Amino acid sequence: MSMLKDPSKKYRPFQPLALADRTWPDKTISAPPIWLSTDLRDGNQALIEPMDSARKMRFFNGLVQAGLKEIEVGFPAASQTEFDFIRELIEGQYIPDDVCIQVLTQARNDLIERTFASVKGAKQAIIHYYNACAPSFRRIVFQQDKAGVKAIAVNAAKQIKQLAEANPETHWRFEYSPEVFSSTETDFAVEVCNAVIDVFNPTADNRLILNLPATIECATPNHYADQIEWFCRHIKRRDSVIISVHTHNDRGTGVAASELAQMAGADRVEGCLFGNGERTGNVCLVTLALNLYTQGINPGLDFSDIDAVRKLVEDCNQLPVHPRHPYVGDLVHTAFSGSHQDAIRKGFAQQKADALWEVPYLPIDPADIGRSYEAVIRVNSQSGKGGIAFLLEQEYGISLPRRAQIEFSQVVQRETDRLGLELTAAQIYALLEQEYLAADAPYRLESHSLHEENGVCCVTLRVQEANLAGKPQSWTGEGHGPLEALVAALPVKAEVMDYNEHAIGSGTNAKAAAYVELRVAGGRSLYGIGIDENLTTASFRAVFSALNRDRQGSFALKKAA
Ligand SMILES: CC(=O)SCCNC(=O)CCNC(=O)[C@H](O)C(C)(C)COP(=O)(O)OP(=O)(O)OC[C@H]1O[C@@H](n2cnc3c(N)ncnc32)[C@H](O)[C@@H]1OP(=O)(O)O
Ligand SMILES: CC(C)C(=O)C(=O)O
Repeated sequence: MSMLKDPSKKYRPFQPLALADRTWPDKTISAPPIWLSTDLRDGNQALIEPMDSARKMRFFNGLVQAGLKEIEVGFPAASQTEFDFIRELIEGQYIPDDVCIQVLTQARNDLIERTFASVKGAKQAIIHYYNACAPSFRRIVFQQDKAGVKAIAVNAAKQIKQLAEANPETHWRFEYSPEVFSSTETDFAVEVCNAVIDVFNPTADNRLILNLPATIECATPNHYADQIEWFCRHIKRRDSVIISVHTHNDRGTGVAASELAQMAGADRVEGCLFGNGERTGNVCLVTLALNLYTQGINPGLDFSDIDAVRKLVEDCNQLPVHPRHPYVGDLVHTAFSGSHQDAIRKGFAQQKADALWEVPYLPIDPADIGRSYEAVIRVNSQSGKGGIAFLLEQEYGISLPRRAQIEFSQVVQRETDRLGLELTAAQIYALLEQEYLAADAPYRLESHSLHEENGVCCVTLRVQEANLAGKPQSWTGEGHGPLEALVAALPVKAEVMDYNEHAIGSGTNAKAAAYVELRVAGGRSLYGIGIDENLTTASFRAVFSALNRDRQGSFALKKAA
């Protein structure tokens, strides 16, 4: 097939590093990395409208509140807005003592000078500089050979070191990024970084940060992990450098790449909240942190009110977070499908407060990130009885017996199919009311009296028949208990197949809910539900509810017929 006929042929496959003795696949992540947020820089440079100072300040404060200790606050040489914001942070003393700001610059003399001017007077700051090292960038952007590109990095390091020495009031830290690291020959990246190390002469107490970006994600994350492990093995003075990773999400595996890179030796991770950033975004720091959390590792970042964090980020970025974004999306703690709802409902019922988390389908307890249980289960045409029962239990304290759940779910299913929409808990309760609690025709129970003598119960009922308006009937019956007497009083032959009751609420406001499964001769079993302050009244209402549904030829009955 010619290249024209098969456009995929115009792409070159990634050439993996040979690393047969890789060790990272057997490692697990057992501690959080050093986190750096680049929301105010890589995130900001990718916005349609970059943030103004006020938005940047709100974002900065939110990052501090979430526990970030290293924050890249901008690219000060890029614009006056960027520069002024950094000045405002420093002059307004808005930076907590335990937070270190970071600023980015290209490896260019004028930009480096402007960058230093922006952070003058800061207690501590990381000067982060970069130049691309990959073959195509050497050829296309710089038109330089390897030596020329290495010289860009080394010369900038020398200038940065000098400017730092000239401004000793700040505790300086330095970061170098061989941009497009993942597409660069790894031995060349090591060569350039070793040359940069020689200039800065870092120590174990003031380590140089070597940030190895997957500027454009170009391969599966295992190859990136190989590159990181190889780099860690070959870089000089490993104890005096911090290996940082900065992954983008072009292939959709930014999170995996950062995680495998940590297994391969990375100490630090750069990224953005909810994965904002150039093109498909930077790696999502929230996902990485909560992935650790669900492995029993405290990430050192606080997302206990994740919706508040999301709101802040959406306001500042003016970009929505996807409803299926891990941990935070509107729909990620929601189960629509019946079997999921059933398992979640059982899981919640069995989950003990002090036990390990084990609710099926929910990798995290929604309460840990400020989400409520009510949002977990929602009902549409994909739902089953479990979800419906869960909502009625949670919102209205109604625990339908199992067979009643099956019966009522058909009523709900008919409605969701008819509407093609989700039903809220209130709408489900309204259906329950309509189908069971308000089933008072043709027979409406007006009142009853009970009399017991020698173990025999006598009941007298005042019943309004729909077709005999204005003339209540009196029905009487006898039995061993009130229910048996009531059934004996009915104008049809019927049998109670199942009976359940429970309290709704507690104390003086408590009510009783009764569920009666009744089989009227010649028909099939149907449930009736009654709710009242008085338990006997509730159970009588339940019998009438079932009787009336039978007489009306209820939906469930019609469907079965
Ligand atoms: C992967 C990343 O996200 S890195 C961060 C990228 N962020 C940004 O670019 C946003 C901020 N940048 C800007 O606002 C501007 O690009 C500025 C202010 C930095 C520079 O603007 P300008 O001076 O107009 O240059 P321009 O943006 O066109 O950059 C191109 C020049 O920089 C050179 N260059 C690019 N990267 C680097 C680098 N890391 N080190 C040295 N030179 C570089 C190019 O070779 C080119 O040089 P040439 O003009 O001699 O051909
Ligand atoms: C400056 C570097 C770290 C960068 O943003 C990238 O390579 O994506």
